Amino acid sequence: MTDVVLVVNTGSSSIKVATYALVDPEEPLWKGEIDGIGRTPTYESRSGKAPGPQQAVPSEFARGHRSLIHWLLERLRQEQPTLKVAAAGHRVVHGGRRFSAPALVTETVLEELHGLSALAPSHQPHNLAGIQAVADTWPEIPQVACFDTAFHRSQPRVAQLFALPRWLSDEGVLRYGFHGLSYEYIASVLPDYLGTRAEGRIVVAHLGHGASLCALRDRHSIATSMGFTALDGLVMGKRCGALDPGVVLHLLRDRGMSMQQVDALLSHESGLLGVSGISDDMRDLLESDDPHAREAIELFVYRALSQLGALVAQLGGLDGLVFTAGIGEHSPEIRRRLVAGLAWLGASLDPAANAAGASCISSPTSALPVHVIATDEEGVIARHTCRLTQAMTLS
Ligand SMILES: Nc1ncnc2c1ncn2[C@@H]1O[C@H](COP(=O)(O)OP(=O)(O)O)[C@@H](O)[C@H]1O
Ligand SMILES: CC(=O)OP(=O)(O)O
Ligand SMILES: [Mg+2]
Repeated sequence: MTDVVLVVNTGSSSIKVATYALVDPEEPLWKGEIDGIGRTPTYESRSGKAPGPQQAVPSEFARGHRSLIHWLLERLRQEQPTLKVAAAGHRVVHGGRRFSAPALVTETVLEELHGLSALAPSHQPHNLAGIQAVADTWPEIPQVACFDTAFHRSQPRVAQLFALPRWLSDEGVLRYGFHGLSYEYIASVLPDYLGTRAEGRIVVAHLGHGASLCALRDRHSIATSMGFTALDGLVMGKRCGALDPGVVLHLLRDRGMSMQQVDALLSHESGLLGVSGISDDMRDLLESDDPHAREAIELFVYRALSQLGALVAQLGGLDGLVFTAGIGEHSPEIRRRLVAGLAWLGASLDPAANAAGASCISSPTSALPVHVIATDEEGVIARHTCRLTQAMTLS
């Protein structure tokens, strides 16, 4: 039996589960992933480097994140019967003001995290369901919560403030930012791609089903596009991104919509899905000739460029751009359009490198290096979990 750390990363459209050796959590021993949640979920696993075949998830488990997590844990037990799960680490989207670093899960911690569920309703309940599912299956093992918000907690205060009355900021109505585990990973490997330039002014574009931008200086987050919740910022699969709050008031006051209806509209019926009327998945829109699909993509790119410009202004220039996550890693067309919009910064693309998904996709004459880096939230969680659980056994 090999002692392993189990990692659970629940996103809005995917659940990724992975195992790592407890002593040297560098490469995963096994990975299982469900993609396309909310549409037709498919499952793929890999042991070592070779991916296994894709398969549909049995329909009785495809109802939602909770049953899918249970199904994934069962797949792990069947596919890797000789592994002994000794600890588990979880992505938890919202850590509020209190959690600026990973934390061992205790009853009190869990209670606090449940209290933040209203601020991340499309994620936090699923993240906590993962913790519960692991506790039900392996009741004795320590569990660690790793937060999407933690990486941004060191931002300057002005970047975290809304222009709201002070008492609200004092109570924690702040811009928290998300996708921090992904940004933490990218920041950790940046020198491998950019050398000493990595310490300069970098924007990372995490473009997945949920999407955000992060401005890094000295590999620390100084500003990001998401705010109090993961609704803010870029156009996303189903989320509206930045919105005049007057629209919310209009829907409630003049349209007579209920709170729940407005919540559903902004979180599940907007974004690429709402504008296209076709799909929340960028792949479907890129394949479509429908003018509404084209407009949704145009808006995605337009908003991303506007917000990128704002981050470049805060950084006072740009020394490098990184694309990551589902769209960022896999869509040459979206990368092409975004880099074309940065010609004013001297950015130009190497079309062949971009089409091939090379790690450096800028042309040799580009003033701005542009890279594609596959993110590794699971690896970050595994290493935090090993460190914290080992510290616990030593103390
Ligand atoms: N080849 C591709 N071209 C365009 N978009 C893609 C491609 N592959 C994946 N995507 C997009 O990536 C999204 C999923 O991103 P991912 O980061 O894996 O998910 P999550 O945000 O749930 O963690 C999908 O919704 C899809 O729009
Ligand atoms: C915070 C967030 O938007 O996460 P995801 O991209 O997994 O939906
Ligand atoms: Mg994700």
